[in-house]
Amino acid sequence: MRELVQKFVEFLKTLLARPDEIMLEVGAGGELLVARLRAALSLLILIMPLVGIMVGSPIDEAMIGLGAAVFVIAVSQIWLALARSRQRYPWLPYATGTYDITSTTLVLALLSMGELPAGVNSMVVWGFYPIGIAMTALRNDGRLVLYVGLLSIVQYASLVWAVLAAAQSPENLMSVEYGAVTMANQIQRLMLLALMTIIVSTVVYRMQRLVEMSGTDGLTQLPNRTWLLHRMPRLFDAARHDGATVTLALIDIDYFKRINDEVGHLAGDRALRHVVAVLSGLIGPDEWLIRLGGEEFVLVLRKPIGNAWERLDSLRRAVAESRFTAERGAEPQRITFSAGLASFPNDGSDTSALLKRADRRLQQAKREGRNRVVARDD
Ligand SMILES: Nc1nc2c(ncn2[C@@H]2O[C@H](COP(=O)(O)OP(=O)(O)OP(=O)(O)O)[C@@H](O)[C@H]2O)c(=O)[nH]1
Repeated sequence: MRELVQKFVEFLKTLLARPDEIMLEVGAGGELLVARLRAALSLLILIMPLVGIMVGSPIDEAMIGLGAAVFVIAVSQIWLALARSRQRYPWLPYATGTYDITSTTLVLALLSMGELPAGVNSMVVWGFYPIGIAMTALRNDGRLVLYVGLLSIVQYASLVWAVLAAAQSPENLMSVEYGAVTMANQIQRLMLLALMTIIVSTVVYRMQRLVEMSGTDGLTQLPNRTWLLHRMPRLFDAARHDGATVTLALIDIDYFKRINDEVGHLAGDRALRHVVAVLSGLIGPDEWLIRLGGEEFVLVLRKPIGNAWERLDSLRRAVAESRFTAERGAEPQRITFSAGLASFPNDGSDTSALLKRADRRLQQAKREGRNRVVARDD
Protein backbone atom coordinates (compact mmCIF):
# COMPACT_ATOMS: atom_id res chain seq x y z
CA MET A 1 0.00 0.00 0.00
CA ARG A 2 2.83 2.39 0.98
CA GLU A 3 4.60 1.56 -2.27
CA LEU A 4 1.45 2.37 -4.22
CA VAL A 5 1.11 5.76 -2.49
CA GLN A 6 4.78 6.49 -3.18
CA LYS A 7 4.35 5.62 -6.87
CA PHE A 8 1.28 7.86 -7.08
CA VAL A 9 3.15 10.76 -5.43
CA GLU A 10 6.02 10.30 -7.91
CA PHE A 11 3.50 10.17 -10.79
CA LEU A 12 1.95 13.47 -9.65
CA LYS A 13 5.35 15.08 -9.03
CA THR A 14 6.52 14.20 -12.55
CA LEU A 15 3.29 15.48 -14.08
CA LEU A 16 3.32 18.74 -12.15
CA ALA A 17 7.02 19.45 -12.74
CA ARG A 18 8.17 21.67 -15.60
CA PRO A 19 8.79 19.25 -18.47
CA ASP A 20 12.28 18.64 -19.77
CA GLU A 21 13.49 20.96 -22.54
CA ILE A 22 13.27 18.16 -25.13
CA MET A 23 9.65 17.51 -24.11
CA LEU A 24 8.87 21.23 -24.45
CA GLU A 25 10.56 21.29 -27.85
CA VAL A 26 8.51 18.31 -29.04
CA GLY A 27 5.46 19.84 -27.31
CA ALA A 28 5.89 23.07 -29.33
CA GLY A 29 5.69 20.91 -32.48
CA GLY A 30 2.54 19.33 -31.00
CA GLU A 31 1.03 22.77 -30.40
CA LEU A 32 1.60 23.59 -34.08
CA LEU A 33 -0.03 20.31 -35.12
CA VAL A 34 -3.05 21.05 -32.89
CA ALA A 35 -3.24 24.61 -34.28
CA ARG A 36 -3.29 23.25 -37.86
CA LEU A 37 -5.99 20.73 -36.94
CA ARG A 38 -8.06 23.45 -35.28
CA ALA A 39 -7.68 25.73 -38.31
CA ALA A 40 -8.79 22.92 -40.66
CA LEU A 41 -11.77 22.01 -38.42
CA SER A 42 -12.89 25.63 -38.16
CA LEU A 43 -12.98 25.87 -41.96
CA LEU A 44 -15.45 22.98 -41.90
CA ILE A 45 -17.71 25.01 -39.56
CA LEU A 46 -18.09 27.51 -42.41
CA ILE A 47 -19.80 24.86 -44.53
CA MET A 48 -22.77 24.55 -42.15
CA PRO A 49 -24.30 28.05 -42.61
CA LEU A 50 -23.54 27.87 -46.36
CA VAL A 51 -25.46 24.60 -46.64
CA GLY A 52 -28.19 26.22 -44.51
CA ILE A 53 -28.54 29.07 -47.04
CA MET A 54 -28.69 26.58 -49.92
CA VAL A 55 -31.42 24.48 -48.33
CA GLY A 56 -33.45 27.60 -47.57
CA SER A 57 -32.92 28.17 -43.82
CA PRO A 58 -33.95 31.64 -42.54
CA ILE A 59 -31.35 34.09 -43.80
CA ASP A 60 -30.82 35.81 -40.41
CA GLU A 61 -30.09 32.44 -38.78
CA ALA A 62 -27.59 31.62 -41.54
CA MET A 63 -25.97 35.03 -41.09
CA ILE A 64 -25.47 34.43 -37.34
CA GLY A 65 -23.91 31.05 -38.20
CA LEU A 66 -21.70 32.69 -40.82
CA GLY A 67 -20.57 35.40 -38.37
CA ALA A 68 -19.74 32.75 -35.74
CA ALA A 69 -17.79 30.68 -38.31
CA VAL A 70 -15.77 33.73 -39.43
CA PHE A 71 -14.98 34.51 -35.78
CA VAL A 72 -13.85 30.93 -35.10
CA ILE A 73 -11.70 30.91 -38.26
CA ALA A 74 -10.07 34.24 -37.35
CA VAL A 75 -9.25 33.05 -33.80
CA SER A 76 -7.85 29.74 -35.05
CA GLN A 77 -5.61 31.64 -37.49
CA ILE A 78 -4.27 33.74 -34.59
CA TRP A 79 -3.44 30.54 -32.63
CA LEU A 80 -1.79 29.12 -35.75
CA ALA A 81 0.36 32.23 -36.27
CA LEU A 82 1.47 32.17 -32.61
CA ALA A 83 2.28 28.44 -32.74
CA ARG A 84 4.29 28.98 -35.95
CA SER A 85 6.32 31.83 -34.49
CA ARG A 86 9.98 31.10 -33.76
CA GLN A 87 9.51 32.55 -30.32
CA ARG A 88 7.99 30.08 -27.88
CA TYR A 89 5.16 31.36 -25.67
CA PRO A 90 4.84 29.21 -22.51
CA TRP A 91 1.25 30.43 -21.98
CA LEU A 92 0.08 29.46 -25.49
CA PRO A 93 -0.96 25.82 -24.79
CA TYR A 94 -2.92 27.03 -21.73
CA ALA A 95 -4.64 29.76 -23.74
CA THR A 96 -5.55 27.41 -26.61
CA GLY A 97 -6.60 24.64 -24.18
CA THR A 98 -8.88 27.12 -22.37
CA TYR A 99 -10.23 28.28 -25.74
CA ASP A 100 -11.02 24.73 -26.92
CA ILE A 101 -12.87 23.77 -23.73
CA THR A 102 -14.64 27.11 -23.19
CA SER A 103 -15.87 27.31 -26.80
CA THR A 104 -17.34 23.80 -26.41
CA THR A 105 -19.13 24.91 -23.22
CA LEU A 106 -20.41 28.08 -24.93
CA VAL A 107 -21.85 26.12 -27.88
CA LEU A 108 -23.54 23.71 -25.44
CA ALA A 109 -24.92 26.68 -23.47
CA LEU A 110 -26.28 28.21 -26.70
CA LEU A 111 -27.91 24.90 -27.63
CA SER A 112 -29.56 24.64 -24.24
CA MET A 113 -31.08 28.09 -24.70
CA GLY A 114 -33.14 26.66 -27.54
CA GLU A 115 -34.05 23.44 -25.79
CA LEU A 116 -32.63 22.54 -22.35
CA PRO A 117 -31.74 18.84 -23.04
CA ALA A 118 -29.89 19.84 -26.25
CA GLY A 119 -27.16 21.52 -24.18
CA VAL A 120 -26.35 18.58 -21.96
CA ASN A 121 -27.34 15.64 -24.16
CA SER A 122 -25.76 16.67 -27.48
CA MET A 123 -23.21 13.95 -28.09
CA VAL A 124 -21.43 15.56 -31.05
CA VAL A 125 -20.61 18.88 -29.37
CA TRP A 126 -19.88 17.24 -25.99
CA GLY A 127 -17.35 15.05 -27.81
CA PHE A 128 -15.09 18.10 -28.18
CA TYR A 129 -14.32 17.91 -24.42
CA PRO A 130 -12.56 14.50 -24.65
CA ILE A 131 -11.00 15.62 -27.97
CA GLY A 132 -9.67 18.77 -26.23
CA ILE A 133 -8.23 16.66 -23.40
CA ALA A 134 -6.74 14.10 -25.85
CA MET A 135 -5.04 16.88 -27.82
CA THR A 136 -3.13 18.00 -24.71
CA ALA A 137 -1.11 14.74 -25.02
CA LEU A 138 0.53 16.25 -28.12
CA ARG A 139 1.90 19.12 -26.00
CA ASN A 140 3.76 16.70 -23.67
CA ASP A 141 3.08 18.73 -20.53
CA GLY A 142 1.40 16.97 -17.59
CA ARG A 143 0.37 20.27 -16.01
CA LEU A 144 -1.58 21.18 -19.14
CA VAL A 145 -3.40 17.81 -19.21
CA LEU A 146 -4.51 18.20 -15.59
CA TYR A 147 -5.53 21.83 -16.15
CA VAL A 148 -7.58 21.14 -19.29
CA GLY A 149 -9.14 18.00 -17.76
CA LEU A 150 -10.18 19.85 -14.60
CA LEU A 151 -11.43 22.83 -16.61
CA SER A 152 -13.70 20.63 -18.72
CA ILE A 153 -15.09 18.88 -15.62
CA VAL A 154 -15.76 22.17 -13.80
CA GLN A 155 -17.30 23.87 -16.84
CA TYR A 156 -19.48 20.91 -17.78
CA ALA A 157 -20.62 20.35 -14.16
CA SER A 158 -21.57 24.06 -13.97
CA LEU A 159 -23.54 23.76 -17.22
CA VAL A 160 -25.41 20.70 -15.93
CA TRP A 161 -26.17 22.52 -12.69
CA ALA A 162 -27.44 25.58 -14.63
CA VAL A 163 -29.64 23.42 -16.88
CA LEU A 164 -31.12 21.55 -13.90
CA ALA A 165 -31.72 24.82 -12.07
CA ALA A 166 -33.35 26.40 -15.13
CA ALA A 167 -35.81 23.52 -15.66
CA GLN A 168 -39.04 24.50 -13.98
CA SER A 169 -40.63 21.09 -14.48
CA PRO A 170 -39.37 17.58 -15.32
CA GLU A 171 -41.03 17.87 -18.77
CA ASN A 172 -38.53 20.60 -19.66
CA LEU A 173 -35.80 18.00 -19.29
CA MET A 174 -37.35 15.64 -21.84
CA SER A 175 -36.77 15.95 -25.54
CA VAL A 176 -37.87 13.84 -28.51
CA GLU A 177 -34.58 14.52 -30.32
CA TYR A 178 -32.12 14.51 -27.36
CA GLY A 179 -33.79 12.17 -24.86
CA ALA A 180 -34.20 12.74 -21.12
CA VAL A 181 -31.69 14.52 -18.93
CA THR A 182 -30.99 12.36 -15.87
CA MET A 183 -28.58 12.84 -13.02
CA ALA A 184 -27.13 9.37 -13.67
CA ASN A 185 -26.14 9.99 -17.30
CA GLN A 186 -24.63 13.39 -16.45
CA ILE A 187 -22.51 11.84 -13.67
CA GLN A 188 -21.39 9.17 -16.16
CA ARG A 189 -20.26 11.89 -18.57
CA LEU A 190 -18.30 13.67 -15.84
CA MET A 191 -16.69 10.36 -14.93
CA LEU A 192 -15.75 9.82 -18.59
CA LEU A 193 -14.00 13.20 -18.62
CA ALA A 194 -12.12 12.28 -15.43
CA LEU A 195 -11.16 8.91 -16.94
CA MET A 196 -9.94 10.59 -20.12
CA THR A 197 -7.81 12.98 -18.04
CA ILE A 198 -6.28 10.07 -16.12
CA ILE A 199 -5.51 8.11 -19.32
CA VAL A 200 -3.93 11.10 -21.10
CA SER A 201 -1.95 11.98 -17.93
CA THR A 202 -0.57 8.44 -17.88
CA VAL A 203 0.41 8.66 -21.55
CA VAL A 204 2.25 11.95 -20.92
CA TYR A 205 3.91 10.56 -17.77
CA ARG A 206 5.22 7.56 -19.71
CA MET A 207 6.44 9.79 -22.53
CA GLN A 208 8.25 11.96 -19.98
CA ARG A 209 9.98 8.92 -18.51
CA LEU A 210 10.99 7.74 -21.99
CA VAL A 211 12.41 11.12 -22.99
CA GLU A 212 14.18 11.35 -19.63
CA MET A 213 15.78 7.95 -20.27
CA SER A 214 16.73 8.72 -23.87
CA GLY A 215 18.40 12.01 -22.83
CA THR A 216 20.32 10.58 -19.85
CA ASP A 217 23.57 8.66 -19.77
CA GLY A 218 23.10 5.42 -17.87
CA LEU A 219 26.55 5.27 -16.28
CA THR A 220 26.92 8.82 -14.94
CA GLN A 221 23.28 10.02 -14.99
CA LEU A 222 24.49 13.10 -16.87
CA PRO A 223 22.59 14.42 -19.89
CA ASN A 224 23.83 12.79 -23.10
CA ARG A 225 24.57 13.78 -26.73
CA THR A 226 20.85 13.64 -27.72
CA TRP A 227 20.04 16.06 -24.93
CA LEU A 228 22.87 18.39 -26.00
CA LEU A 229 21.82 18.42 -29.66
CA HIS A 230 18.24 19.27 -28.73
CA ARG A 231 19.11 21.85 -26.15
CA MET A 232 21.81 23.88 -27.93
CA PRO A 233 19.76 25.50 -30.74
CA ARG A 234 17.56 27.29 -28.20
CA LEU A 235 20.58 28.41 -26.22
CA PHE A 236 22.11 29.82 -29.42
CA ASP A 237 18.84 31.60 -30.23
CA ALA A 238 18.81 33.19 -26.77
CA ALA A 239 22.52 34.14 -27.05
CA ARG A 240 21.92 35.66 -30.50
CA HIS A 241 19.00 37.63 -29.09
CA ASP A 242 20.99 38.91 -26.08
CA GLY A 243 24.26 39.36 -27.99
CA ALA A 244 25.86 36.93 -25.51
CA THR A 245 28.67 34.40 -25.97
CA VAL A 246 28.38 30.67 -25.31
CA THR A 247 31.52 28.59 -24.91
CA LEU A 248 31.59 24.87 -25.41
CA ALA A 249 34.44 22.89 -23.81
CA LEU A 250 35.28 19.43 -25.08
CA ILE A 251 36.84 17.50 -22.19
CA ASP A 252 38.73 14.21 -22.64
CA ILE A 253 40.28 12.20 -19.81
CA ASP A 254 43.99 11.59 -20.37
CA TYR A 255 45.35 8.06 -20.86
CA PHE A 256 42.03 6.54 -19.98
CA LYS A 257 42.90 3.37 -21.84
CA ARG A 258 45.81 2.93 -19.44
CA ILE A 259 43.47 3.27 -16.42
CA ASN A 260 41.22 0.60 -17.91
CA ASP A 261 44.18 -1.66 -18.64
CA GLU A 262 45.65 -1.25 -15.16
CA VAL A 263 42.59 -1.52 -12.96
CA GLY A 264 40.01 -3.13 -15.21
CA HIS A 265 36.92 -1.90 -17.01
CA LEU A 266 34.65 -1.80 -13.94
CA ALA A 267 37.11 0.34 -11.99
CA GLY A 268 37.43 2.41 -15.19
CA ASP A 269 33.69 3.06 -14.92
CA ARG A 270 34.18 4.14 -11.31
CA ALA A 271 36.99 6.46 -12.45
CA LEU A 272 34.58 8.09 -14.90
CA ARG A 273 32.02 8.55 -12.12
CA HIS A 274 34.74 9.97 -9.87
CA VAL A 275 35.63 12.68 -12.42
CA VAL A 276 31.93 13.46 -12.93
CA ALA A 277 31.39 13.71 -9.14
CA VAL A 278 34.31 16.17 -8.77
CA LEU A 279 33.12 18.31 -11.70
CA SER A 280 29.44 18.18 -10.69
CA GLY A 281 30.33 19.32 -7.18
CA LEU A 282 31.99 22.43 -8.58
CA ILE A 283 29.77 23.61 -11.41
CA GLY A 284 26.73 25.85 -11.08
CA PRO A 285 23.18 25.30 -12.37
CA ASP A 286 23.81 27.35 -15.53
CA GLU A 287 26.87 25.32 -16.44
CA TRP A 288 25.83 22.14 -18.25
CA LEU A 289 27.96 19.02 -18.06
CA ILE A 290 27.15 16.40 -20.70
CA ARG A 291 28.66 12.97 -21.33
CA LEU A 292 29.24 12.82 -25.05
CA GLY A 293 30.35 9.19 -24.97
CA GLY A 294 33.32 7.15 -23.72
CA GLU A 295 35.67 9.38 -21.70
CA GLU A 296 34.54 12.54 -23.53
CA PHE A 297 32.43 15.25 -21.91
CA VAL A 298 31.14 18.66 -22.88
CA LEU A 299 30.80 21.60 -20.54
CA VAL A 300 28.62 24.44 -21.79
CA LEU A 301 29.38 27.83 -20.31
CA ARG A 302 27.56 31.11 -20.88
CA LYS A 303 30.83 33.02 -20.86
CA PRO A 304 33.27 34.56 -23.33
CA ILE A 305 36.07 32.20 -24.25
CA GLY A 306 38.71 33.92 -22.06
CA ASN A 307 36.60 33.58 -18.87
CA ALA A 308 35.64 30.06 -19.89
CA TRP A 309 39.34 29.15 -20.20
CA GLU A 310 39.96 30.33 -16.61
CA ARG A 311 36.95 28.36 -15.38
CA LEU A 312 38.04 25.20 -17.20
CA ASP A 313 41.59 25.54 -15.98
CA SER A 314 40.45 25.76 -12.36
CA LEU A 315 38.27 22.65 -12.89
CA ARG A 316 41.26 20.90 -14.49
CA ARG A 317 43.37 21.65 -11.41
CA ALA A 318 40.60 20.45 -9.07
CA VAL A 319 40.30 17.12 -10.91
CA ALA A 320 44.08 16.67 -11.03
CA GLU A 321 44.31 17.34 -7.28
CA SER A 322 41.57 14.91 -6.38
CA ARG A 323 42.72 11.31 -6.07
CA PHE A 324 40.90 8.29 -7.35
CA THR A 325 41.10 5.02 -5.44
CA ALA A 326 40.22 2.10 -7.69
CA GLU A 327 39.44 -0.24 -4.79
CA ARG A 328 39.90 -0.46 -1.02
CA GLY A 329 43.59 -0.52 -0.13
CA ALA A 330 44.71 0.45 -3.64
CA GLU A 331 47.13 3.29 -4.27
CA PRO A 332 45.24 6.58 -4.97
CA GLN A 333 45.71 7.65 -8.60
CA ARG A 334 45.86 11.02 -10.25
CA ILE A 335 43.42 11.51 -13.12
CA THR A 336 43.77 14.45 -15.45
CA PHE A 337 41.90 15.75 -18.45
CA SER A 338 42.61 17.90 -21.48
CA ALA A 339 40.09 20.29 -23.01
CA GLY A 340 39.55 22.26 -26.19
CA LEU A 341 37.29 25.32 -26.23
CA ALA A 342 35.24 26.94 -28.98
CA SER A 343 32.79 29.80 -28.66
CA PHE A 344 29.56 30.87 -30.30
CA PRO A 345 29.33 32.95 -32.48
CA ASN A 346 33.06 33.50 -33.20
CA ASP A 347 34.13 29.90 -33.83
CA GLY A 348 30.92 28.56 -35.31
CA SER A 349 27.15 29.03 -35.36
CA ASP A 350 25.98 25.51 -34.55
CA THR A 351 26.85 22.63 -32.24
CA SER A 352 28.65 20.48 -34.78
CA ALA A 353 30.86 23.36 -36.00
CA LEU A 354 31.77 24.21 -32.40
CA LEU A 355 32.47 20.57 -31.53
CA LYS A 356 34.74 20.28 -34.57
CA ARG A 357 36.71 23.39 -33.64
CA ALA A 358 36.88 22.38 -29.95
CA ASP A 359 38.13 18.93 -30.99
CA ARG A 360 40.98 20.49 -33.00
CA ARG A 361 42.05 22.43 -29.92
CA LEU A 362 41.65 19.34 -27.74
CA GLN A 363 44.00 17.41 -30.05
CA GLN A 364 46.44 20.31 -29.74
CA ALA A 365 46.22 20.06 -25.92
CA LYS A 366 46.95 16.31 -26.19
CA ARG A 367 49.92 16.95 -28.48
CA GLU A 368 51.32 19.59 -26.14
CA GLY A 369 51.49 17.09 -23.29
CA ARG A 370 47.89 16.72 -21.94
CA ASN A 371 46.49 18.02 -18.63
CA ARG A 372 45.87 21.41 -20.21
CA VAL A 373 43.14 23.60 -21.71
CA VAL A 374 43.47 25.17 -25.17
CA ALA A 375 41.25 28.00 -26.34
CA ARG A 376 43.16 29.19 -29.43
CA ASP A 377 44.53 27.59 -32.57
CA ASP A 378 48.28 27.35 -33.02
N1 LIG B 1 35.62 1.75 -18.35
C1 LIG B 1 35.17 2.35 -19.42
N2 LIG B 1 36.01 2.59 -20.44
C2 LIG B 1 35.54 3.23 -21.52
C3 LIG B 1 34.20 3.63 -21.61
N3 LIG B 1 34.03 4.24 -22.83
C4 LIG B 1 35.21 4.21 -23.45
N4 LIG B 1 36.15 3.60 -22.66
C5 LIG B 1 37.55 3.35 -22.94
O1 LIG B 1 38.25 4.58 -22.97
C6 LIG B 1 39.46 4.37 -23.70
C7 LIG B 1 39.76 5.58 -24.53
O2 LIG B 1 41.03 5.46 -25.02
P1 LIG B 1 41.67 6.35 -26.14
O3 LIG B 1 40.57 7.07 -26.91
O4 LIG B 1 42.62 5.52 -26.93
O5 LIG B 1 42.44 7.46 -25.41
P2 LIG B 1 43.17 7.58 -24.02
O6 LIG B 1 43.78 6.29 -23.58
O7 LIG B 1 42.22 8.23 -23.07
O8 LIG B 1 44.34 8.53 -24.35
P3 LIG B 1 44.33 10.05 -24.76
O9 LIG B 1 42.91 10.46 -25.00
O10 LIG B 1 45.15 10.13 -25.99
O11 LIG B 1 44.92 10.76 -23.63
C8 LIG B 1 39.25 3.11 -24.52
O12 LIG B 1 40.11 2.09 -23.99
C9 LIG B 1 37.80 2.74 -24.29
O13 LIG B 1 37.60 1.33 -24.22
C10 LIG B 1 33.32 3.35 -20.53
O14 LIG B 1 32.12 3.67 -20.53
N5 LIG B 1 33.85 2.71 -19.46
